Amino acid sequence: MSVSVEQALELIYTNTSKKSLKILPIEHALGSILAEDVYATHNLPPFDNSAMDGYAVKIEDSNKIVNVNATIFAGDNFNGELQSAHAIKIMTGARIPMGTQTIVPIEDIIHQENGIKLPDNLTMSKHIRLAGEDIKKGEKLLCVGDKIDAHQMTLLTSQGITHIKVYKKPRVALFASGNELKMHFENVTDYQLYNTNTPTLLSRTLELGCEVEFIGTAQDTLEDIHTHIKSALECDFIITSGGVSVGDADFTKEAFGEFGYNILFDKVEIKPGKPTTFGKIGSTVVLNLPGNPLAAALNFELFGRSIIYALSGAKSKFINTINAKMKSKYKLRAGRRSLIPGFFDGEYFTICEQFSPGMISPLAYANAFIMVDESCEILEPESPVKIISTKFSFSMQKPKSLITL
Ligand SMILES: Nc1nc2c(c(=O)[nH]1)N[C@H]1C(S)=C(S)[C@@H](COP(=O)(O)OP(=O)(O)OC[C@H]3O[C@@H](n4cnc5c(N)ncnc54)[C@H](O)[C@@H]3O)O[C@H]1N2
Ligand code: MOO
Repeated sequence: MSVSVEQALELIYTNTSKKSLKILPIEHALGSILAEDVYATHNLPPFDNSAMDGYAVKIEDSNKIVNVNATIFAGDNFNGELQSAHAIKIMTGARIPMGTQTIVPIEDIIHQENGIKLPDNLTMSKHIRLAGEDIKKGEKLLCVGDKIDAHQMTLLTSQGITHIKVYKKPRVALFASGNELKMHFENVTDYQLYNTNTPTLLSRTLELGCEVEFIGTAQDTLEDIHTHIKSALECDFIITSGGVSVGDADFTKEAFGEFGYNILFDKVEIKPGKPTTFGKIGSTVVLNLPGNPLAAALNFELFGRSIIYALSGAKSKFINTINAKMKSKYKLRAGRRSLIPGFFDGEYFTICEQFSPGMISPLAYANAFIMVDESCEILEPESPVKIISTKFSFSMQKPKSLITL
């Protein structure tokens, strides 16, 4: 079944569901996806406090000399009340005393022998941070599907929250197949090469917050691929590379077939990556990427990343693009949707000088790619392109078109 990119993504999202829950101490929750809404249990600030080192005073004392009869530090439990014709010295963050109408910063007063001289232009409630002005008790702080990053940690710790319910991280199993492949810690002879796809996918899936099992490299035999599949089956998501084309040693799909593989698509109208295959064995989703390294890496960014987002429980599970402009003119061969890697500098997108499906050199230079429609024959300088970043990620709650026209 050959499908369009849109159909492939639809099949991925309808057949991939989020995982079960667990409770984590928040120190271990960085990068996890929340499985519960979080409400504020405290006002922030918890009490009215001074935003400046200064003096708590009354408006009626504008332009007067007043006596300073106390000093309050942050953390003090001061219960006195400010009286007219007096000032109380107060430090930033300290709770303001009863009767305070405004705060005068230290640099705005003049020391006199008999007290301090206040400015003549005092206004109500200056430099006072009110209880709850930042966060109100009872307000919803975080939602199911939010990803916990450093600044969500700020919110959680501000409420004294110690444990949260999160979705379990997707467990990914990886292996490649190919008699020509050796691991980077093995010796290669002149008819062999290193397996770069699995280490690439290992790094990328870790970057995307998965727990990853590296199953290794299978020989091009049904028996050895079976052994590797068996070792991978307890994971949520198996990613393979190689052996999905029509060659005499391309056994990947046949090998998965023995385990009741329900193939949902086995060709995509895209270049490179046409033989990309997706399916399920029970509840385990499987993505068979082509062996060609650039084809494998780019198709992982489109389909593999979508699967991981869908498994993760994230609210924003659809890939989003960034609007950029072409740096220079580029001619394409029309006919099939193309994935084209390049470098986005924050404004312009520069296409890699060469990017054949079997190459690896474009990957390290590129930080994004575009998916260009089959009808497009030329991209002019300054023309708009939708880039999909591979070095940082943007995602959204509703799907949208990823195609550059
Ligand atoms: N007659 C046809 N031949 C091919 C077709 C086709 O339609 N008809 N499709 C081509 C396309 S497109 C692709 S992509 C490749 C995909 O083939 P496989 O998925 O079966 O991949 P392999 O044959 O195993 O390997 C292809 C290529 O990539 C190298 N490779 C494989 N795995 C790795 C790895 N883990 N790390 C580094 N390099 C790897 C491998 O050595 C080969 O050079 O088929 C075309 N052929
Ligand atoms: O489309 Mo293949 O996937 O050329 O590399």
